[in-house]
Amino acid sequence: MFTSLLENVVQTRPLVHCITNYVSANDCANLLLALGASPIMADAPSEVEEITSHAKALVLNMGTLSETKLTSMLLAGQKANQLGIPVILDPVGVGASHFRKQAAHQLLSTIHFSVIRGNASEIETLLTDKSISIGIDVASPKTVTPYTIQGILQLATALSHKTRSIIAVSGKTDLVTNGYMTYAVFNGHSDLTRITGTGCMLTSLIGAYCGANPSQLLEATVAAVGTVGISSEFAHQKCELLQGGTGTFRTLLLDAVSLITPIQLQGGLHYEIYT
Ligand SMILES: Nc1ncnc2c1ncn2[C@@H]1O[C@H](COP(=O)(O)OP(=O)(O)O)[C@@H](O)[C@H]1O
Ligand SMILES: Cc1ncsc1CCOP(=O)(O)O
Ligand SMILES: [Mg+2]
Repeated sequence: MFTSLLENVVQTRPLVHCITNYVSANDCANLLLALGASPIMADAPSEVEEITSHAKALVLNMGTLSETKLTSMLLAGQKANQLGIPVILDPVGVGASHFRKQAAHQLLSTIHFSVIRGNASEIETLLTDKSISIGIDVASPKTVTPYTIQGILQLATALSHKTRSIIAVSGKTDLVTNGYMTYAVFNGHSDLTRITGTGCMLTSLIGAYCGANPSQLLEATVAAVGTVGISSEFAHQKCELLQGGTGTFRTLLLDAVSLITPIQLQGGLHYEIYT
């Protein structure tokens, strides 16, 4: 099943419209190209509706949010909903400020998201409105009680029911749920946490997979999670051989996504299903 999801990306080369942050925008665009999708980053209010109307998926990333970008997200998101194009939210650092929390409320009450992808602290903030992490990373286990898989599953399921969205919670184990059925994906390497933007890159790839597979959004999201996880394992192995550091790993991750085959994705995915 996962083979065809990647084949569909390569065959249809979906245009993915990203309204995103200036930190990881270039990495996201390159990773989308590496997978076989076609990225366009555009955030001017005057053009976003037109660009969304040509796209197969819309990714809204709150990483460097501004009032203008929020206006653009609302315009583009409503256009995508009218046209039935999947919209994916990455609530980067949502607990870091009142502005981000209010913006997330406005986005969630105006737009229906097919998928919301965040780390456990971001997902908890969306559900409870509490500032769990004040940065862009998951809260440190030194400051909060460490998350358990059961705890994360409860948060994700509740948010899924509240928003009618698929929720993808990234971490050592990634959980992807539609509120009733959950995939736990065990792939990945901790090197992913040592470079910035890997969460954003994952969210962009969810856009590509959902754009190419709009009738299989749950499995498309799992395929994106698996692609990043498996690619990071390949990249880590090569990086060790080269005695490389984090800069090398960043490049090798891009290489691995550009080289992963549908068979490697299917064969390398390590997951369980909970119902
Ligand atoms: N401890 C970890 N071990 C292995 N992979 C991880 C770990 N933490 C996060 N990842 C992976 O890193 C990527 C980014 O996830 P995450 O760090 O949670 O997002 P964000 O950067 O938005 O906080 C995901 O593919 C996730 O599976
Ligand atoms: C460092 C930083 N600051 C604002 S957005 C951003 C990148 C966040 O990327 P990710 O959530 O994927 O680590
Ligand atoms: Mg993030």
